[in-house]
Amino acid sequence: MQQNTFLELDGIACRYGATQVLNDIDLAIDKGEFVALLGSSGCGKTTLLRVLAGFVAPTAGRVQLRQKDVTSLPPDRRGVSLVFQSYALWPHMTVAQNIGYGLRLRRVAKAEIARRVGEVQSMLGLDGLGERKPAALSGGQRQRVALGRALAVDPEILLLDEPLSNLDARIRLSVRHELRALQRRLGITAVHVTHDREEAMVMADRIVILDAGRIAQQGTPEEVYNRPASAFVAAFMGAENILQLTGSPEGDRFAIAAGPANAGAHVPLAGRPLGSGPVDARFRPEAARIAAAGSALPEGGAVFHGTVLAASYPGGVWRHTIRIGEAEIMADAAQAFAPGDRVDVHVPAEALFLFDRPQTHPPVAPVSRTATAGKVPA
Ligand SMILES: Nc1ncnc2c1ncn2[C@@H]1O[C@H](COP(=O)(O)OP(=O)(O)OP(=O)(O)O)[C@@H](O)[C@H]1O
Repeated sequence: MQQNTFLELDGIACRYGATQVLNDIDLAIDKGEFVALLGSSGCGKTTLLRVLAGFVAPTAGRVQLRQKDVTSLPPDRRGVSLVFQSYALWPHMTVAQNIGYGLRLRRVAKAEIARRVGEVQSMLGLDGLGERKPAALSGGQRQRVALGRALAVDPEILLLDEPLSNLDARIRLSVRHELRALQRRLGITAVHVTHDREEAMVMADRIVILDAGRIAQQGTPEEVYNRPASAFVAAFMGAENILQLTGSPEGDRFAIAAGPANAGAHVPLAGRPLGSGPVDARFRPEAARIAAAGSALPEGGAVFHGTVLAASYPGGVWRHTIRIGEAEIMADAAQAFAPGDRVDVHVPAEALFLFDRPQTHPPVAPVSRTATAGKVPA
């Protein structure tokens, strides 16, 4: 265990009946850190949060808080507060009563509850709304009340289960910002569950990406975005273009062999354990640069030869669908290329993520998205 570790999960596994939901989860969180648990639906994010809170008992492993084993402590003795996506406010109680609820359960004196509720209302911009019922509040205000109820009890750890997902896009951005500022100011340790990549990127000190109940990668937003450790993480972080290449390691670089649709290239291995043979190359549409076939392109990186199939304007840049060999990729450019244009697509070395092709599920030969459905191969 590291010296300043505040909250630690050690070999956590969890299952519901016969369904294994979490496996081998090791995670150490520092005091005051904001950690986002990111992953697709059903990967076990909420279950992990419930293990932290004490609502679900792990089938293996330990939860430690301040280096003390709390695995079998009930939720109310862990010093944690949980905020849910659904607010879970008491509809018959006023804003002030909802915020003071946890304090009443703890039998705090009335005058102290009133003082604390007033303080929390001011902190969250809810002054003047204390006598309203939740039904008379906007979504953003309700979410702030739910947050206020969690903060009123002065938790050491704030567990947030998609608390912003019910808010409309604009309010979400401002509550996101408020929540992060508040967490920093109060120095609370926060674990935030989300499936929204951008939300995790802008709010968290550290992102933990879960895949089918295991940690696929953890690191700062910049690390997981720019140095994805697996094809899964790369795809999850937006590098959805995929091209199949071959090559072999040469010293600290990987030599990409020239093919019918790509030039030969050398890119830094950057610590990736690649072998010789087929690799999957992944990259983001915005990382690519498109030029008319045969134009001069920047040095370094990889160049793919293709034909534009379609162009659309989602705003800011033109997004192109380009056929490269048998595959189709997306790439952005400041100006539009026309369908049928022959183009070269350049991807800088640092934005080209190479992974050994998985052996367990051999990929089907790439099929054009425009191919006729149901066509039987000859
Ligand atoms: N009480 C339960 N009993 C049985 N299975 C459950 C229970 N709660 C969750 N599961 C299952 O455990 C798996 C993980 O669920 P969990 O809610 O942790 O996922 P999640 O990543 O938070 O998903 P989402 O983003 O959709 O909320 C899912 O397959 C889910 O169906």
